[in-house]
Amino acid sequence: MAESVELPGRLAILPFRNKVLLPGAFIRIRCTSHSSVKLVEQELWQREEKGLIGILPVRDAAEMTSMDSVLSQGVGSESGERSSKVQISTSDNHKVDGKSHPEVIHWHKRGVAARALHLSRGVEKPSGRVTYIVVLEGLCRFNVEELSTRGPYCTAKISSLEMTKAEMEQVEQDPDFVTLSRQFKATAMELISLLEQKQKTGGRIKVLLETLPLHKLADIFVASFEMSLEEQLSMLDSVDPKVRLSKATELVDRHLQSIRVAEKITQKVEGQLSKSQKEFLLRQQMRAIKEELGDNDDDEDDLAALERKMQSAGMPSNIWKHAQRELRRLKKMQPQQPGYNSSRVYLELLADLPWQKASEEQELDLKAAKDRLDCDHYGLAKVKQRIIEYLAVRKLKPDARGPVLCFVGPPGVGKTSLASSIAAALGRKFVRISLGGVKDEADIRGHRRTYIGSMPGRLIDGLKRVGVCNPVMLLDEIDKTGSDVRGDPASALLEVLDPEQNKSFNDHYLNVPYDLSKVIFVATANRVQPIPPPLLDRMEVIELPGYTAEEKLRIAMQHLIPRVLDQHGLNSEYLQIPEAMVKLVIQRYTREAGVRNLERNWAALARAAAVRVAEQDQAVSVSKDVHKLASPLLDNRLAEGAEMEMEVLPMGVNNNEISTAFKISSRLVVDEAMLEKILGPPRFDDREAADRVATPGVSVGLVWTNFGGEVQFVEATAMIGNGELHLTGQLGDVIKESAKIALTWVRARAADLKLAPAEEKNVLQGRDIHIHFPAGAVPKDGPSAGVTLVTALVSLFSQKCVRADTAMTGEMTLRGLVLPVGGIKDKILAAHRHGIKRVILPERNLKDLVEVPASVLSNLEILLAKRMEDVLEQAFDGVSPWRQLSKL
Ligand SMILES: Nc1ncnc2c1ncn2[C@@H]1O[C@H](COP(=O)(O)OP(=O)(O)OP(=O)(O)O)[C@@H](O)[C@H]1O
Repeated sequence: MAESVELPGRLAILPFRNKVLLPGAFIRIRCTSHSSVKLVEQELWQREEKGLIGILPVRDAAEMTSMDSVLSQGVGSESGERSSKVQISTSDNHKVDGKSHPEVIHWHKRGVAARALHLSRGVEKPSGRVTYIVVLEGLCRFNVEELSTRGPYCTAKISSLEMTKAEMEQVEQDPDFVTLSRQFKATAMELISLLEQKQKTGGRIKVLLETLPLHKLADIFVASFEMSLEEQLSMLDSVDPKVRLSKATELVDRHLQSIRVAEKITQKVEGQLSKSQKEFLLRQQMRAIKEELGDNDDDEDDLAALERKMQSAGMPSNIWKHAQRELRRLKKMQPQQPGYNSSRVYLELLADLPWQKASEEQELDLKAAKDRLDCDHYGLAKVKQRIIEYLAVRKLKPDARGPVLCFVGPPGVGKTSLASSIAAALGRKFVRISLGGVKDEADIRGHRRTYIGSMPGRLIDGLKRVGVCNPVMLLDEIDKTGSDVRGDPASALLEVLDPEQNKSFNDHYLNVPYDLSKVIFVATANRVQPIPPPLLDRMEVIELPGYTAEEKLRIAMQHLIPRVLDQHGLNSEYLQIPEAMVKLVIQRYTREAGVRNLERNWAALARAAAVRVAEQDQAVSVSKDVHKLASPLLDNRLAEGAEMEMEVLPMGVNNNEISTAFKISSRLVVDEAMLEKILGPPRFDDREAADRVATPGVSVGLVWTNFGGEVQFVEATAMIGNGELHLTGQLGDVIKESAKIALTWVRARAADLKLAPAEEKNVLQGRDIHIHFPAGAVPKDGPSAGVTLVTALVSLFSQKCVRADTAMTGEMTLRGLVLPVGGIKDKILAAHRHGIKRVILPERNLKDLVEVPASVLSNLEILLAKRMEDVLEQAFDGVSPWRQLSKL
């Protein structure tokens, strides 16, 4: 609490528009005007010691009452006790609260010296304007002797109005003061007990009542009440402790009365509420009795409502006839009869489906669509170009039967969000139908109504949800549909995607044709291969490969971080994530082709920051408890703050609490230690490959999975046995065959490669070979591991380690030819992510390198192999015994 302070002769003055700060109260001011920013900068920010400033109330002319006597400009000394207002015409460049006031404004002659408890500086975007948030504590009253508005901000010659200790002791012995103190204490205690009963707080105020001098407490206590400006000013002007106590008693008493009145009103309202609750219960009982008696009035009402809904659904005439038939049947049924409910649910669906209702397609503005795509997604130039072409065709021929776009790529590369951007660009609604794991044809076409629990298919359900007949419908994960005894969903999708057939799509549940031709379909898939060829034939595949580290950095900085902060109610004022930390997270915490995990990591950081901010908020709200206790109306009053966003903090809060509470405005800057604390120890480092291939028999392959390109280690080991080959790691048939081919090739070349003792010539003599593909839980298949398998075996038999910085991919024939493979771009991106420096590729994959970003290629050495010997030559360090072979 404010101890006695020695005031300087002159103070910088911060005008406080139509508000008053009393000693012992706290305010939080956001300074945005030129003069207040200058004042804070020069008087508080640039000083090392805690600065003092004067807070002086100012009022517009309109606020003045006839009681106010106004003095002439600049000086108020001759006013004495007669008046406490200083009138200044601010015709110079001086501004108050950020507004220039050509009219007369009135400065109060008394103010309160305040000490800054906390300061924070911010820069507004995009204007670059500097603003400050200052937390001030009111200390003591002063009198303005002379006010100067020259300079960037006001200053005033002042004199303190604080009593000396001796003067105060004398006052305290005055019998009038003693009586007044008792009265104040009694009224205050009454108020506290009343509030305590309601909110079970107030203990802290009680303690204050016992410990603080009452004349000081009078200020603090009333600071939390709803008071008119006149009352606040009169409190400020009450220099005499007796006058102050008497006014404070009056205010506390008035507050007490207003709470009592409010309580009475609440009780009355509660009484009325219980009456209406009774009525509600009565109505419920009446309804139950009616039902018992078979009185169906309500059902008839409901059916009439359903009929009206069906009429306004805009069904085509043939469907309307069908619906009417069904409704007639329903009307003849009793609600308890079997089939009543299902028939009703069916009619509800017919009434809810958007038969005619469509989003009004705006005039397509290609430039705006391009801007939208650019704004939502970084990079992806080719994909965006293709989307713009697609939209351009729609613009010229709105009813064109364009191809169905199918975005194919690893998870988290933006397939879904691109589709939703297309919808936004077209001004249509967007609905996503997830097809992952759909194995039953009924999921697409619905169940026949004869089945119990029958439902419409996902498409009709999606249309009902979206409520328009022309949405952009995303068929998500179209590659994950399977087929079993329950039918083939892919064949149902054939009908959906065929513009000739989807005009009258037949959902088994609906049992009437529905026109899907106005729907724009977009599909997504992780891989093309599992999509049945006839379905693939109806779509145009647009590939979205994974992102490079540089692209991820840009996406994170420009899109993910701002979005995640926003989702968590934060902004860069609270949490700052420097670029270096973003790079670190990309390298050490994520190794994915897309950016989904990256987004998750930012979300984890944002959550941690949100907890911190919320905890601090709680500190403020704990303090506010006390405040609210005394003034339930306070929040409204604060909301009225004009240019200055002001918040008066409660009484009885100590300085530490206040500083803690306002550390919110000091932002959290993410550093390495914070990353480790929140995200855990780094998950990846570039030494992984080096550690894994440190022993002979291990090679580094590049494979293509559902998640994009991946680095795949292949381990081979030998043991005593009978020449058998063991394979583990959830391998498919193709990869198993590749392993057999690899072993055969190595055995055939064992002598040339000097892999077996000359006399034996058989590498398998007396031993078994075991080849394992780690990450044993993940199924693997495909021929592209051929060269990696041979390299691992040669390394095992020659007892030479493979180079740790080299990864490879390629199919190998039995004769040692290296054949081209797919997914080159993704594989190279994966190698780059893992810190690999050299990549061995089949020579015929050279053409695929054009797709790889130059920034990645410049960091990698690409080695092309025609035959297996070329691969071996590059894969091992030092003198290569295989060089001559390749020349053979
Ligand atoms: N180029 C990009 N620019 C900005 N944000 C992106 C970009 N690519 C992906 N994102 C963001 O990454 C997140 C994941 O994207 P999205 O859900 O579209 O991935 P997806 O490819 O559909 O994945 P899945 O195959 O798992 O459905 C989204 O928040 C998306 O906005």
